[in-house]
Amino acid sequence: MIPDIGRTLTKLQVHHVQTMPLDMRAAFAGDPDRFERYSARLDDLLLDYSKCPADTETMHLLQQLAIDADLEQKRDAMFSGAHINATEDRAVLHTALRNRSDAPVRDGGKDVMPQIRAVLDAMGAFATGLSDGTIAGATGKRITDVVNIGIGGSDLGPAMTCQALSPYCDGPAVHFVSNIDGAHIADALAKLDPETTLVIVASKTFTTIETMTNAATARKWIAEAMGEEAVGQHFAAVSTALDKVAAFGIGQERVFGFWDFVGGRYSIWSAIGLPLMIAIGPKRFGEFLEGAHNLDNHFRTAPVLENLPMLLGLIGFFHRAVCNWGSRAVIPYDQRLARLPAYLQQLDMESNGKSVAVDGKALEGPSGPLVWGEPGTNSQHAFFQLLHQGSDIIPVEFIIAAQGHEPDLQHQHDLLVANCLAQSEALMRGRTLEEAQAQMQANGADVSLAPHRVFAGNRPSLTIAYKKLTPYALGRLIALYEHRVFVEAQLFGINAFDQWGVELGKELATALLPVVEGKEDAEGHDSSTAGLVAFIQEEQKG
Ligand SMILES: O=P(O)(O)OC[C@H]1O[C@](O)(CO)[C@@H](O)[C@@H]1O
Repeated sequence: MIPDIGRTLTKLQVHHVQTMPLDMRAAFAGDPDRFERYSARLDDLLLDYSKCPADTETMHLLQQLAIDADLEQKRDAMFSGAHINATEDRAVLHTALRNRSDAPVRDGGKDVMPQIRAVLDAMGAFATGLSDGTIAGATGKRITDVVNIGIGGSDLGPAMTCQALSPYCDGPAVHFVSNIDGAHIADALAKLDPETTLVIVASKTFTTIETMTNAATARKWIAEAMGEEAVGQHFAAVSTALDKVAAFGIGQERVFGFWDFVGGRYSIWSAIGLPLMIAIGPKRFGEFLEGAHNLDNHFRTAPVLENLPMLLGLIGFFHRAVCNWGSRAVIPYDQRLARLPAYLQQLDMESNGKSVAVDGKALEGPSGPLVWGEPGTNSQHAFFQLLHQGSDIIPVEFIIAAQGHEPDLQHQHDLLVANCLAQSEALMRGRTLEEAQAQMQANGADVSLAPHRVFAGNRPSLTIAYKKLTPYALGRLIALYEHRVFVEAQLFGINAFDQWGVELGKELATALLPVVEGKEDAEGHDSSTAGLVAFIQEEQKG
C-alpha cells in the first residue's frame, strides 16, 4: 500500500477489529434502509455492497482513503495520457479506444483519436465485407468461419465477449485457438474447411511463441489445401508490430494496428476486438464501446461514494488489506459469461499480482487477491460448500441480469435469479445451531446431526445487477472491472500496467526446449527438472 494512506488505513484496521465481526444479520435487522444506503446505481447498473461488513464509519474512512491516495487526481492523470506505466514509460489510454465524444485525447501532445477512428473504420469495412461476402476466400467461397489465434489479452477478451454476446452474433462463426498444446489448433481446424476459413493472428508484440507457432500451423493448413498464393486471402493480423506482420506475409490492407498505450489485457476495445466486431457487426460493436464510454464518464465525474468503480475498488481493497481475505470469487449467473472469471483473472491478477511497488521498493502490505470463479448455478454444486462452511472467508461477487434472452424460458431465468439471490442471502444469514435443531425437530430428523447443518453466516458478498446483457451492458461491465483494478492498484501502490512476472517462465521454457528435444543435456538444471525431462523422454520412446 502507499504510505499516504497509512494513517487512515490504521484507523480502518482499528475500526474493523473493534466492530468485528460486524453482525450483518443484526445490521440488516437494525437498519431497514441498509440496502439503499449501501448500494449505488448508474442507470440500469446496480452495485449492492450491503452484504459486506461495512458501516457508516467504514465508508467514511474508505472515502478518506480515496482522498489520501489522490485517487481522483490519479484517475485524471490516466485519462489525460500521463505516462503512468512508468516501467515502460507509456501512457495508459485504453479509454481513448472507446471515446465516443469529439474531445481529443493526447499522448505526448499528439491527438490519438484520428488513428483510433481510422482503425475502427477499417475494421468495420473488413467485418462488413466478410459478412456480405464481398471479401471472400481464394476460391471465391464465402468466409463462414474465423479462427482467432492469440493468447492472454489477445484471446480472452474476444473469446469471452463473443460467447457473452452470442444472441447478437449474426456474422461468420468465430473460433479461438490460444494454447501451445497442438491439441487446441488440431481440434479447431478439424471442424473447418480451409476454403471458407479466415485466420486472424492477434498478437500485440507478434513474438509470442504460442501465437506464432499456432499461426505457422494454420498457415501450413491453408497452403497445403489451396497453395501458398492463397495465404494472403485467408489471413489477417492485429498487432502493434507492423514490421513483424509484414515479414509474416500478411498484406497491409489486412493488418489492423493498435498502440503501445493499450495494454494486452485492456485491449478488447482495440483491433483485438475484431473477432467480436465480425461476429456482432460494427453497429453493435459501437454500442459495446458506448457502454464502456458511459462508464468512463461516470468514473470521471461521480463523487467517490456514488462512483461504482471507486466503490468496487475501495471495498475490494478493504477486503484484501483490512479484512485480510486473500481471494475473491466471481460468480456470473449467466452461462454466456462462463469465460468472465478467466478474463478477470488476467485483468486483475496480471495487473495487481506484484510485490514490487511503483517506486521499485518492496510492496508494504499485500498485493491483489486471487480471483477465481465459475458460472452459477453450476458452481453451487461444486465449490459453494466451501464458501458456506469452509474455514476461509471468501468474498463473492454475484453478477446477474434482470432479463434473459430466452423469453420462452422465463421460468428458468426466474430460477436462476432466485438461486443467485438465495446464495448471497444464505452466505449473509447463515443458520444457527438452534435454527438447525428446530428445523430438524420439525422434520422428525436426528437432532444430534444439527452441527453439520450450521452455517456461520456473516460471509461477505456483493451483487452487480443490470437489465440485460446487451453489447452496451457488457462494455459497461468490463469497464467497471477495469477501473476497479485501477483503483485498487493505486491503493496497493502497484503499477497495474506492466507484467514483468510472466517473463521468467518464458525465458526458462526457451532454454529448456533443446533439452526436451534431446539436443542438449540437462546439466545446470535442478534434479527435479532433469528427472522430469528424463521421464518424459523415456516415455516418448515407442
Ligand atoms: O499479444 P501478445 O503480445 O501476443 O501477448 C499476449 C499476452 O502475453 C502477455 O504479455 C503475458 O502473458 C500478456 O500480457 C498478453 O496479453
